[in-house]
Parts: sequence; structure tokens; C-alpha cells
Amino acid sequence: MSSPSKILQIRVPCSSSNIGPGFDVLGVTLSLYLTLTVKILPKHSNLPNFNEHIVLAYSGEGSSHVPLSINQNLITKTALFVLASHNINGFPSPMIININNEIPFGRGLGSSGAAVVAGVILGDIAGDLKLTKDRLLDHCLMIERHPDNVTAALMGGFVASYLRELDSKDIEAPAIPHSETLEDGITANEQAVKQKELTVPNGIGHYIRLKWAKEIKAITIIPQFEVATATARSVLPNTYERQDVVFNLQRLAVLTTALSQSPPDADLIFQAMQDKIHQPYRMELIPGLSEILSSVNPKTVPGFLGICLSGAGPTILALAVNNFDLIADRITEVLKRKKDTQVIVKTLDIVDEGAQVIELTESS
Ligand SMILES: Nc1ncnc2c1ncn2[C@@H]1O[C@H](COP(=O)(O)OP(=O)(O)O)[C@@H](O)[C@H]1O
Ligand SMILES: N[C@@H](CCOP(=O)(O)O)C(=O)O
Repeated sequence: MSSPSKILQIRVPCSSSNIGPGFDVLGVTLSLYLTLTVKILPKHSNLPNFNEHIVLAYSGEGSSHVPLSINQNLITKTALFVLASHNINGFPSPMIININNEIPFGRGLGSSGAAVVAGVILGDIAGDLKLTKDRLLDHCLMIERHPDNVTAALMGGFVASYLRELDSKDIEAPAIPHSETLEDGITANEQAVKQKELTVPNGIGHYIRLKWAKEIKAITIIPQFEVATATARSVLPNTYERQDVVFNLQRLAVLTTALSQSPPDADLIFQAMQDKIHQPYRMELIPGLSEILSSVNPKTVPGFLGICLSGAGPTILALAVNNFDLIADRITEVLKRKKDTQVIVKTLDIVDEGAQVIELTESS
């Protein structure tokens, strides 16, 4: 008798990274989700009407241009990498994977981080590997080398993280499907066959979950154009002046506690969300960014706490306890004046839960 099929759901939240001074350090999960409904069929069963071993269906954000071939789609490419790093060549069982995505691509809301987390979990499930959460994180961090988005998306809530320094040989293996390179490169699967062994080092990422005051909400002002994170990282300098580094360190240390306090101290948070490490250099990619970041302040709008670029942008993240519509209108007005673009506003909750796997049903 063949084993029964299984249906699981993998649900991963979006994330806003940096929160101003915490470049590549801070991330917070927000209430927009990437959801995979995965039906794992018994080995050797045929998928109805398809000659494929894996069937991918996709709806929601990115559906008009996301690749559905398993060697090109970031989610399945990541899962294949996880399997290859455990000497499993390809998906062991046929699967029907329905992807529904609420996270817009290239907007600074961690769509690639969520895809990497979903892919690592998919690989873990497909290979029945039973990896711990910390080990899942190691695999995510081989693929997305800045820890802020993936750590938040996996662990949930407001998270600070850093990477252990690794040997270049560990992170430069061509088999690693980096999430943010602009070209496709060789697939993890092809490379694993050639390389046979692909070891993911232990304990790459270290993190701590921070407290977030429950009354602070995230207003996301999302322009309808994309900025690839790879492009937004390529405009950053390789070296910084000491005073700029000190400027950020001072604010970062204050901000992590300021965001935990109830009631929040608006002036403290507003100043502590200033940054000199990434936002000034990204202004060339986001017209009017400087004016946008100074369009609201706590003295003129009660309830407003602070403003920054969400991740690598172009989304603007405003933190507030009330007056959400007024704050969003002010920022949208400046943004639209600077660039002829549609803007979508979403006031999102901070979510405590990171990626989740829910077993839906089991049938013979
Ligand atoms: N759900 C998804 N499925 C497949 N690929 C995805 C998904 N989400 C994001 N990606 C890939 O990641 C790219 C966006 O990543 P990135 O430039 O880092 O922007 P973001 O700020 O949204 O993370 C997309 O163009 C796409 O190639
Ligand atoms: N710290 C990274 C964060 C990128 O986040 P994303 O949501 O834009 O992918 C950076 O600022 O480059």
C-alpha cells in the first residue's frame, strides 16, 4: 500500500529591515504573508495532467513575471539547495505547490527574504530533514547574506541579528543560489551533482528578539516601482567616516529600547531613527527621499514617532500610535510630487509569529 498524501501550509510574514540606523541588523515582521500550500504525494504517483514531478501554481504579487520552473523560482531553487546540502538530489516525492503571495517584489518589504525562508522550510519538509530553527537559519543565511530580513521572517517579531565571520571558501561555493544576484547562474541541483558535497556551517546567525511597544503601528507607503535590493546595495560605499559610524551606533543602541517603551517617547524615537550609513546613498534611486524623510515630525503631527526607508526601499516606513491617515497623506503627497507614481498605503500590525508550518489534512 502506498503512503498517504499530506497537505501542509507554510506561512511566512514580510519584514521591514534597518528601521533607520540598524542597517543589516534590525528587522520587524509585519502582517503581509507569503503562503505555500504543499500537497506531498506518495512516491511514484503521477500528477494528473502533468508530466512533471513538481507542479507550481502561483497567485498574488509577482504572478505576472515570477518564473515557475523549479530551477529558476527562488523558493524551489532554495529548497533544492537545502536538499543538495544533505546529499539529496532533487525533490524525493511529487508535490503540488500552490503559492499565494501578498508581499510586493522589490519594494523593501523582504519579499526575497520570505521566499528564502519558505524555500528552506520546503526543502526541510520535502527531505524529511527535521532541521532545528537555528539550522534552518544557517541555510537561509547562506543564501541571503544580510541577516535582518530572513532572521525576522523565520523567528518573528522585532529582531536584532549578526553573522559569524566565515571563511570565504564556505560562502563562495558556486552551488549557493544567492537571492539577490541579478543573474540566474548555475542551479543548486546541477552544482550539487558536480560537487557531491556542500556543507552549510553551523551557527552562522546569532539573534535576539527585542520588545516592541504594542501601540506602535507600521504605516507602509509603497510606491509602485521596484528597486532591486542588489542595486540598492551596489550604491553604498565600501568605507565610512568614523563620525557617520558613531552617529548610527549611538542611535541604534537607543532605538532598540526606545521602541519597547510604553508610552513611546516620540522625540527620542524620531531622532534615533536617523541614519547616515545607507539612506543618504540611496537617495539617487528614490526621487525626493530627503524631502520625504523630513515631511513629517512629531512636533507637527501628534502620534507620529519616526520615519525611514523600509529595507532597501522604495517603501517608506512610518511608525505611529495614531493619526495614521494624516501621516500617510503627508508622505504620499511629497512622494507623488517628486515622482509620477501610484502609491499604495497599508497600515500593518507588528506580528510576533515568524514562519509557521500548519498541517492541514491527510488523505489516503
Ligand atoms: N514569492 C516569491 N517567489 C519567487 N521569487 C521571489 C518571491 N519573492 C521575491 N522573489 C524574488 O526576489 C526578488 C525581489 O528581491 P529583492 O530585490 O531583494 O526585493 P525585496 O525588497 O522585495 O526583498 C524578486 O524579483 C524575485 O526574483
Ligand atoms: N539591510 C538590507 C535590507 C534589504 O531589505 P529588502 O526588504 O529591501 O530586501 C539593505 O538595506 O540592503
